[in-house]
Amino acid sequence: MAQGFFITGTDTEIGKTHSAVALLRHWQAQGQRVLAMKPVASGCEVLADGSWLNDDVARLVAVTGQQDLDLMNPYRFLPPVSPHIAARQAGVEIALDTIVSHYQQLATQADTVLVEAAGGWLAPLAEGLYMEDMARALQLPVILVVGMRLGCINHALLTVRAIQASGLTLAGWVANRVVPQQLAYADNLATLQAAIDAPLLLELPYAPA
Ligand SMILES: Nc1ncnc2c1ncn2[C@@H]1O[C@H](COP(=O)(O)OP(=O)(O)OP(=O)(O)O)[C@@H](O)[C@H]1O
Ligand SMILES: C[C@H](N)[C@H](N)CCCCCC(=O)O
Ligand SMILES: [Mg+2]
Repeated sequence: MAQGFFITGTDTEIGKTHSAVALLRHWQAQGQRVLAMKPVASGCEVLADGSWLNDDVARLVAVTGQQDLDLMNPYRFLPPVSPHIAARQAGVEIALDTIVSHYQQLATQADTVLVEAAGGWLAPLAEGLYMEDMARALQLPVILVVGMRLGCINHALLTVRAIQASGLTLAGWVANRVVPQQLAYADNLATLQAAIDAPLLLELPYAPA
């Protein structure tokens, strides 16, 4: 079975997919077979053949070469809204056991499987069901992406406490520079390193597409 990680972030749109791509490429460069999973994606483009494609899924499979998009992305919704709203509007119930079973299939095919959440740690999947519950169902160590900007210390430490409270292991964190200039960046980084009891895995520069 593969080693797996669950990648979460201090918010939506702070570089979970950007960091996931960097981590997957890093592991590939070490000779590992890597696969990705985006169990729940809201916000899709309608392709010419009528199928729906989420941009995160496209970016992840561009690295891993995965063909079976239904296996890696069992739940997808058109509107870019919170998954619990998108699922309710579509009349779909997100089932954690389906996600776990898809993950287990992927885990037989790779050395490392990286699972990307949608939004942050407590983004809802349904009423009373959160990304946290998905991570707990998968029982995976967590990688936290910190979108480095003013306010990230509070968001990062709240998320670290929530991960610890869930009983899961924080495997490490990524410092992803989402703004061109963060005043006192080095001091912010040092503050986070001192306060987070897990290794800084990667520092990613501001690199607009
Ligand atoms: N280091 C960076 N430098 C410049 N732009 C970045 C950086 N990281 C992320 N971005 C940009 O910010 C946007 C959001 O990044 P990304 O899609 O990786 O976020 P996310 O946390 O995965 O969001 P979601 O919750 O929707 O999955 C993208 O347009 C991406 O190109
Ligand atoms: C559409 C967006 N890019 C993400 N896929 C979903 C973000 C959910 C955030 C929910 C919330 O915390 O308010
Ligand atoms: Mg993403």
